[in-house]
Amino acid sequence: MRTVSVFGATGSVGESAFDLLIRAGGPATYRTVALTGGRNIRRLAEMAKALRAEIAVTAHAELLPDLREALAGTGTEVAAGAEAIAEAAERPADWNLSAIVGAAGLPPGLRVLRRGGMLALANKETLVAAGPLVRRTAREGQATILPVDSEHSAIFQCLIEADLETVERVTITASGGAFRDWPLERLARATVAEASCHPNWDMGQRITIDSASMFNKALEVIEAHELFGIGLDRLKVVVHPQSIIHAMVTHRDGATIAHLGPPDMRHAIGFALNWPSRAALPVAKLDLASIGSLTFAEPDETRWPALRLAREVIAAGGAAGAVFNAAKEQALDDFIAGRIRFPDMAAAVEHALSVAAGQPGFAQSPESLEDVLAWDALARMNAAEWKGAA
Ligand SMILES: NC(=O)C1=CN([C@@H]2O[C@H](COP(=O)(O)OP(=O)(O)OC[C@H]3O[C@@H](n4cnc5c(N)ncnc54)[C@H](OP(=O)(O)O)[C@@H]3O)[C@@H](O)[C@H]2O)C=CC1
Ligand SMILES: CC(=O)[C@@H](O)[C@H](O)COP(=O)(O)O
Ligand SMILES: [Mn+2]
Repeated sequence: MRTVSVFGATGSVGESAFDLLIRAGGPATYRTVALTGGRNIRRLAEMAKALRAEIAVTAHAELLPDLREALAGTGTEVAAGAEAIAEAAERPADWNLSAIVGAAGLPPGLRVLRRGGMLALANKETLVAAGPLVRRTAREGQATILPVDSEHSAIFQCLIEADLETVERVTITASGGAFRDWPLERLARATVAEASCHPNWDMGQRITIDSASMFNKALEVIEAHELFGIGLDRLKVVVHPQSIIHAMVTHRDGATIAHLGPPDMRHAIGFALNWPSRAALPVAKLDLASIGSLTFAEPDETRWPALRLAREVIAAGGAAGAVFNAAKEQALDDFIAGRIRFPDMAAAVEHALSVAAGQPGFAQSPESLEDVLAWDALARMNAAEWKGAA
């Protein structure tokens, strides 16, 4: 029987994966090794019972007694803390979904790759913060990374049986998020609630706000660069408000292969779960006539400076990805907490990048998790210290 682990099971991606596993027969079809979550102990315990998980882990040590009580008598082991999540990732499982939000997804992802596991990667921060380290770990462990981020799953699918040599351009689409059509001067007054509404996708709050600021797309440009080895000259972002086309690959003969589908993450997760086969999935089939029109526009980098920053990060290389990701996470925390305004997030990240660029070793890619975490800590401190909004 195929074995699976889900890291970040209680989140938006985790819930979609759970839905697929249950629909496929749950414990009759898959043996679940590890399920991990954060604060949502009730849901983690429900999932662990339904899938008869070997171990359930919460990120928070103080919640261990609650988890233990919720799973008493079920046979599911319990554990807590970041190291316990990383250790759970060492348990052999054929398919491992990385769906924790933020840089906290990196340590368990690395452990999966080190043991040669198949890593279905939704956690884009893993590749942004530590692309070269992650690729090296995968190579040494003879592990497989399957993209689950919808655009990257789409690129992967467009590239099946394609010759990378003939690819002239890879385009990923961006919905434009909550503020696509807002007057620029209104952005400084944008509230957290307004930024937390995505026009098309139902996702966790952090990625939803990142969509509004275009930091999500900036992370995805770097993620595509790391995953597919595509240089900046061949990577393009186009605003596509309907989120029906997820990515396009253009060949030198002028043909463009596009991946289309309704905005439902169960496609990308289900594709990775069943790869290299294609199973029937509970995803609506497209009815283009009822959609009517698909529209496209160039991204406005005055509105979305995150896209310019992504290009600068790729051009800089070295520790820039780790700094960019961590500074963005800090700036997002500060926006959510009301300490800075919406447009200040990009300014705080740019500040953290410019401070880090003056530090010795910035030009070298971090070679270990500890190196990544050192740059991460510095970047968070510098982003938090940015006082431009005051
Ligand atoms: N949502 C989507 O459709 C998409 C998401 N992604 C990426 O997938 C990842 C997950 O996104 P999403 O599902 O929206 O996020 P959510 O916020 O919905 O879920 C995050 C998950 O991670 C857990 N978690 C939070 N903090 C920590 C931590 N410090 N340590 C361990 N676990 C933690 C949460 O636990 P709990 O809730 O119990 O506290 C939850 O299980 C992100 O990297 C995102 O960018 C990519 C493409 C699409
Ligand atoms: C579902 C998914 O992959 C998200 O990353 C999505 O792409 C967010 O949409 P935008 O960033 O395009 O608004
Ligand atoms: Mn995406």
